Amino acid sequence: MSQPTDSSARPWSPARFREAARQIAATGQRIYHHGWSPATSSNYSMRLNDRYCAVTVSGRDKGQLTETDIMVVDLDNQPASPGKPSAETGLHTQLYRQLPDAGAVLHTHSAASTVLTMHYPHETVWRLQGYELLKAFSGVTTHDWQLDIPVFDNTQDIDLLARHVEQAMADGNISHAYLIRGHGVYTWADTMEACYRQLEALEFLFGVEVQRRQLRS
Ligand SMILES: CSCCC(=O)C(=O)COP(=O)(O)O
Ligand SMILES: [Zn+2]
Repeated sequence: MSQPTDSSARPWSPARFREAARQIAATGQRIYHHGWSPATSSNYSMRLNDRYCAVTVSGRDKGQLTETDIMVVDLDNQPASPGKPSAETGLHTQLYRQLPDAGAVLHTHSAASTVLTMHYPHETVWRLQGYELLKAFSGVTTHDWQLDIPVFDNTQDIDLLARHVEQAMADGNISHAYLIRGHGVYTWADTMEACYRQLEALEFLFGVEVQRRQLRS
């Protein structure tokens, strides 16, 4: 489909974009104030329809995030509104292409996810098991469950990383979230509310894992 020249005939709903931008900016403020998005790090997005999503503009201070810091890209990573999209847009669009039910994606750079993935360089899967808080994840109804979170090595080649994630997902090795070593976490859900709940649970449980390892040593 070619890009329309008439701004009143965009291939996404302007009302849906405005609501997505509102939710992304508000959620970004919450995330920043937890300390999970230092120094302009992190990016956030919401699906607009089967071909477009709203995503944060690259390099913005996430503590000052407003609706003007959100733009539209198509699911092949091409900008569809003014601005330079997040450098990691390809990791968001990979999820929207592969998971038709994904409606929101959040990526953060917390201390806990960085410590876990750097301090244990040989761990390629992080297992969260037995926690009541696992019920914060979509579809989980009991603490008696395990969430295996793959850890991918970091790279500046986002297309390559997206292909690795795609393959792991096709092999059935990823649900709800993945980590990137020395970098951060990605999580997704059908709504921004569910996605934020998962992120908060992940960040809490990563912190718990760090503390438990300290107690053991
Ligand atoms: C200063 S953080 C390095 C880039 C990064 O990992 C990130 O999450 C933010 O990149 P963006 O282009 O989305 O601002
Ligand atoms: Zn990042």
